[in-house]
Amino acid sequence: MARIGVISFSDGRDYVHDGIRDFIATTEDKLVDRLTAAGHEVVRGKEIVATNTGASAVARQVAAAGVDLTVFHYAVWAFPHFTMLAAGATPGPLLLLSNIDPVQPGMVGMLAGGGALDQIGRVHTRLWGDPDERALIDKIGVQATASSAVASLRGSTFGRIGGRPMGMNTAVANTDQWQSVFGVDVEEIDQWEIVRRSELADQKEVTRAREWLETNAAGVHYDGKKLTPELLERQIRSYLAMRELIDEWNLDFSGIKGQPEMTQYFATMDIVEAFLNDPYDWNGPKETHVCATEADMDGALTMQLLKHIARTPVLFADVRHYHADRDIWDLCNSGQHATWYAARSDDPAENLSKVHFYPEVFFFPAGGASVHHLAAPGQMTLARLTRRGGNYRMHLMLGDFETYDDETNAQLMRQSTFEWPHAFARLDAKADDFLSRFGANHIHAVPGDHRAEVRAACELLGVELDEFTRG
Ligand SMILES: C[C@H](O)[C@@H](O)[C@@H](O)C(=O)CO
Repeated sequence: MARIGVISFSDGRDYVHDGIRDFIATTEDKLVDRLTAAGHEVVRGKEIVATNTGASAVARQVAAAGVDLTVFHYAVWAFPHFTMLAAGATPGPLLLLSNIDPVQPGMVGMLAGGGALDQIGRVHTRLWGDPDERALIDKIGVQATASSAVASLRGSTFGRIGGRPMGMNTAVANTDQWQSVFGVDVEEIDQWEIVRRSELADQKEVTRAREWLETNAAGVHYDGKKLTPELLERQIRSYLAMRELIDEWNLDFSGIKGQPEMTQYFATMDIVEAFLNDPYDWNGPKETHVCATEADMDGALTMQLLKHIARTPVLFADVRHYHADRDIWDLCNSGQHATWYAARSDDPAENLSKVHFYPEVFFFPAGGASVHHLAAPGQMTLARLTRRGGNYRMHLMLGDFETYDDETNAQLMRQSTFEWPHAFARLDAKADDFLSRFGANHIHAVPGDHRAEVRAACELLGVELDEFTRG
């Protein structure tokens, strides 16, 4: 849940303010109470704003508490220049909220304040209603979550391990644009660092990790060639190397090039990417670390935003195949999905009991394990940042992951690459529309309907929305 500032505005005539102070305080009490009950932390202005100096001082006090979103609250007619002064002292996102009680002209106060902000180009959102309506409190929560997700990007660092894979332009972004639009810095690290550090990994932990995978997975299918205990250990060592790089370089999220150098001459990075994206490893629960296959920068950025909105692991997948007869898509990555998606359980054993580690397929001569499973069913939000003519746009849609009987699942998975992970997605998008417009080979997903938060985040970022729907 988010940290929300609340500042109430009043009339600048002292004799009017004296008469309405209690009314404002009562409505503010109710708003704060309902936001707190919804799980948010609320930072209240130290006084109701009724003077110019008060406007700046109260806004500075609320901003200093590090709020995700500041609600300007209009229960009465309020002098609009107080709004302007307070906005000037509020660096974060603003939401103007008016009550709908006809006893006092709060709506007029909000429109006058909002109009003044429009005149100076200060972006804000507006809401109106009674805090007793759950829908209103939820809408404020959506804005606060989006604000906090956008704020979490600013000042963060993406670790780009290796460069553009296999000529994939959609995996490479402009670092100046990342800094100016999203506030994200990029640390370039050579893949050699994974190789070098993997050799130094602690053998005790490597053995323990391999045994944990062997014990908990549905199967580790050693074949003596492409998947041996030594190759699996090399992948585990690579995971430990990445953890060191993340700690040493303070990386918030990352991507690994993988192909072709690692996949031809060392090992695939599938174990690494799966368990970085997972909320656990053999050492127990941990924070997820978004890591994109093929060092896909805009993919990783989409995932990092989704992570902060949904607070779950995020799926990374190729848009691999459209089963036209069933109207479903096989979202299948070239080796890994976070294992959490197999059952979406808090218990790793439950997820891993549905995961098979298979020898890598012919694309990847160096071998290692691919992480095979089928994503559990449920409603998903699917999204992807892409660029058109140099400008960012966010593709966004709802979908349902589906599963069928075992025989059908296997038959469908065998049509693409069985050994890789799959998600059968019924998208709320017409296939023709999707294939004509979607600007990348990778797509990302989180459970539930988070479109409202993604829309709000795009608004804050100034990123164009490109929504798909059949409707
Ligand atoms: C087969 C290739 O090597 C895969 O990596 C390719 O299908 C992709 O994943 C492209 O994103």
